[in-house]
Amino acid sequence: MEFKKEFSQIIENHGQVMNNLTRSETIEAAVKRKEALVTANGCLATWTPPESTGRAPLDTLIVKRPETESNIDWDSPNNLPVDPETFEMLWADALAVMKAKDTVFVTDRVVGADSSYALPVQLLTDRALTALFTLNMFRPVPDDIESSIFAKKDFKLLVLPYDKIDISRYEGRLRKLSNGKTSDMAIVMDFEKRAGLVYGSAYGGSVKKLIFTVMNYYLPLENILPIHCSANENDKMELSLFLGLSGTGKTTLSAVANRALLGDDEHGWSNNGIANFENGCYAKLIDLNPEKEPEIFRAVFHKDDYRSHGAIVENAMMYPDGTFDLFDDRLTPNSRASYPLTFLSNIKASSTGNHPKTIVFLTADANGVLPPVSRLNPAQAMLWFLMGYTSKLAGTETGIVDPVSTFSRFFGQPFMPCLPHIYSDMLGKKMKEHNTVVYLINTGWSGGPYGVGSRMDITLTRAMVDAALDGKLENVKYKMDRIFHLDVPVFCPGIPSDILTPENTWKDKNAYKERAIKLSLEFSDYFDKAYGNKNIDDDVRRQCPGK
Ligand SMILES: Nc1ncnc2c1ncn2[C@@H]1O[C@H](COP(=O)(O)OP(=O)(O)O)[C@@H](O)[C@H]1O
Ligand SMILES: C=C(OP(=O)(O)O)C(=O)O
Ligand SMILES: [Mn+2]
Repeated sequence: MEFKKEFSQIIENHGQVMNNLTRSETIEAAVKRKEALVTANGCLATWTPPESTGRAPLDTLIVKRPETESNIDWDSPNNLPVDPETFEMLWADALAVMKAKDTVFVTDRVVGADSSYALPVQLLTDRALTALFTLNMFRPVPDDIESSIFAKKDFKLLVLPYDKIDISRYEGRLRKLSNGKTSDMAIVMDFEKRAGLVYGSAYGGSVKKLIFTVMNYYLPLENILPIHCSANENDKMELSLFLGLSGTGKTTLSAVANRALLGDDEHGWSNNGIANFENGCYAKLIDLNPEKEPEIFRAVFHKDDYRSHGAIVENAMMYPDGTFDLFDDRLTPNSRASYPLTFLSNIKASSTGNHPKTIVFLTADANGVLPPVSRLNPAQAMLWFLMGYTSKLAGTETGIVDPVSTFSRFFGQPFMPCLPHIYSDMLGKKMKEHNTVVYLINTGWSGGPYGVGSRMDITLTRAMVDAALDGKLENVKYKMDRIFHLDVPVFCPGIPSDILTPENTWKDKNAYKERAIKLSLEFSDYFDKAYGNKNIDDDVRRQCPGK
């Protein structure tokens, strides 16, 4: 099947193609077609069905083909294969559905702020709101796109957020649900054919994470390291990366007035330095407090004419007068807003910058036992990068209700399809080459686990981040956390010293010790399971808690 040809034929032959409308035309189309409501401040509100309020990892599939399969780690539970024939059927079905729509929307954007590796992405969808999402999240095609290694290798993206797969034809081909039925949703990537399909998921994150995963497959083959991180820089152009799995604080902690933001989720590290992939941010709205997160609040809720606003609010509670209650989680704890970077007060317009001076690994430990800040030497950094520990919080993936401890390598395993050594070798080499300093910051629980203690206050976390980035933790005294093999500062400006040591914050010291040892053994078991036979250097292995 000629995937691209059939896709292009619809664009050429459909009677009603909205081809690259302007941003305000796209906003007006979304409102006119009742895909979204205009809110009191002018942004757009939409609500998706319950199966579409987060990502759907079990329905996210990679087409297994001889040309690409040897680069992919099929041992990873996140890399779920689908056969080429099934994908052909899905693509053909989706195109047939698209053909029958009264109107279709096309956007031509790129992903990647460094033109030398910007990936052109052409979207075809039946939804104006999906088109708007790509205007917010993907970048305009730059004038020098011809210089990109991907200039002639564009990616086609077909998105039908609200249609469902005709499951009668896919029994045995797609996932069986617990009720015995076949899943009617699929998010599929074909790296070889350079085609992606979102069929039946209306979560904006499905679109952006699909494209992120595609970049994470192509870039290492070009010797560029893709990273699941946010990035910002100070006025000396000293750049910091914030790596972390969903909910750990990439978006929150990087959007600050005193550092210019390059991007909030996905960056490439090439010989040129760091470049954001995207054009916008996708921020969580639950409990968003305008005092603690003023930048994000203003970006979404500033007042403007709706035709020039275009921030998209997904699944937040809105009252009939068009105002929101962001503390109401009845719909989902994963309410989101998508907005262009330019809505923030301090951004780096080019979205590109130097090699990172500092890297912060973020974890949200719901056990409440990891120190809130610690410094990692190169072997420790490699170990924590491989382990990618955090607690998955409710919402971002369907099915997560209470926090679950999880190890997700490179703080983004679901989006890193290649064999793991490809990413870890590159990071180790680049960190050494550029003398990058690494800190681990726990944005999770203190004073006890989830349910007993409380989440670290954002203001305190911000003070720890500032201290780390400003070099104020370089010359203080450290002590060793023997359970987790971490160097913990005994002093940090702006922070009461007793919270730097988790044990001090727990009333029941035995309970602390028990929980900490239990988690360290989970680290050790997971290391053996995932990396036992993977020839990891002994000095990295020794840094694993529980070893
Ligand atoms: N100490 C803290 N540091 C960072 N975020 C926190 C903290 N306490 C609570 N939060 C909340 O946790 C969430 C972090 O999510 P976000 O920044 O979107 O993470 P990511 O971008 O890594 O998925 C936000 O909703 C934020 O308000
Ligand atoms: C959009 C997502 O990213 P993050 O939570 O890292 O912002 C997601 O994981 O669905
Ligand atoms: Mn984020």
